[in-house]
Amino acid sequence: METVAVLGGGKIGEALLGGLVSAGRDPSSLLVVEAVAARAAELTGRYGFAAVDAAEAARRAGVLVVAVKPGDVPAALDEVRDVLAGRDARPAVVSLAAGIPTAAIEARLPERTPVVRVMPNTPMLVGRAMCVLSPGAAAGEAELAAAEELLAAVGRTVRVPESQQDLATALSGSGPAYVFLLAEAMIDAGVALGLPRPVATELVTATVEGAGGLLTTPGSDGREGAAPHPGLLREAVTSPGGTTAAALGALEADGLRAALATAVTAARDRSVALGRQYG
Ligand SMILES: NC(=O)C1=CN([C@@H]2O[C@H](COP(=O)(O)OP(=O)(O)OC[C@H]3O[C@@H](n4cnc5c(N)ncnc54)[C@H](OP(=O)(O)O)[C@@H]3O)[C@@H](O)[C@H]2O)C=CC1
Ligand SMILES: O=C(O)[C@@H]1CCC=N1
Repeated sequence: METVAVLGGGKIGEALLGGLVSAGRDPSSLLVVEAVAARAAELTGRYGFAAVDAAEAARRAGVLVVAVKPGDVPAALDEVRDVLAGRDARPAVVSLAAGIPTAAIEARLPERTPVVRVMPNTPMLVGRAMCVLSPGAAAGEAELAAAEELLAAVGRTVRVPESQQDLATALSGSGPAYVFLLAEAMIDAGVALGLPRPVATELVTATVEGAGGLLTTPGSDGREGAAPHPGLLREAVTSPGGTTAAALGALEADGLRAALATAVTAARDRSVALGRQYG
């Protein structure tokens, strides 16, 4: 089994490595390179893979994953470039960094290094990732398929043209945070109206899980075989003259849809700006 080496053992690095271990991957086929020694020790203790330096990761990797903050990408690539240049078979480089174009990564690596840009999300840790992939100039079907196979172990994958990556980042990359904020706000509202916090938390988390299940179960909106439509699922909850209609009216009056559209646009624009700044 080829070695997967991850540069950066932060939140998304852990989500990938921990998700792979949970999916049954042998930790001896995984490596992490982490700048913060205490964090490296925490990860190796928790999951059983080894922490190494960048040069060793570049020597041993079959797939080299870049999971540092966008501003740290240039320095992280500089640390592996010379070792990669000396290898006969170049590993695929899989970048998880928001905003950074494949061309910018390729420019800092030896010529013809296959690069795949991926926007993952943190549900990877529990095998429920959405990973959005785009190949760079030197990545062929083989490298793209290998990246897909690796990431399929921790969730779903989809290919998009690289021009759609900033928007994918705004929807599925950052998206879990929008859902968590919604859950937090619902729990707080329940507590404000008198429910004990543990009860409010259980009600809301089970509701988010159940709604997610309906959204992802074909036919759940009554249309056999079709992908569920959120609007139809929402209508099924909304009894005439009932409680849901009252709540939805209040949400529309407070501009929830517009707020989400503005939020997704802000995230997309930030991804573009990160690419311009650090790419
Ligand atoms: N968190 C998320 O949900 C998602 C994140 N991403 C992308 O993943 C990348 C990482 O994000 P995230 O995990 O949140 O960030 P974190 O800051 O949690 O993790 C990055 C880690 O890498 C360390 N680091 C920095 N430079 C190096 C280096 N040269 N070699 C090894 N380790 C290094 C950092 O140390 P230090 O703290 O000292 O800098 C930090 O511990 C970003 O590019 C982000 O855009 C993509 C999708 C989702
Ligand atoms: O907030 C960020 O920039 C990263 C990218 C997507 C999710 N987290």
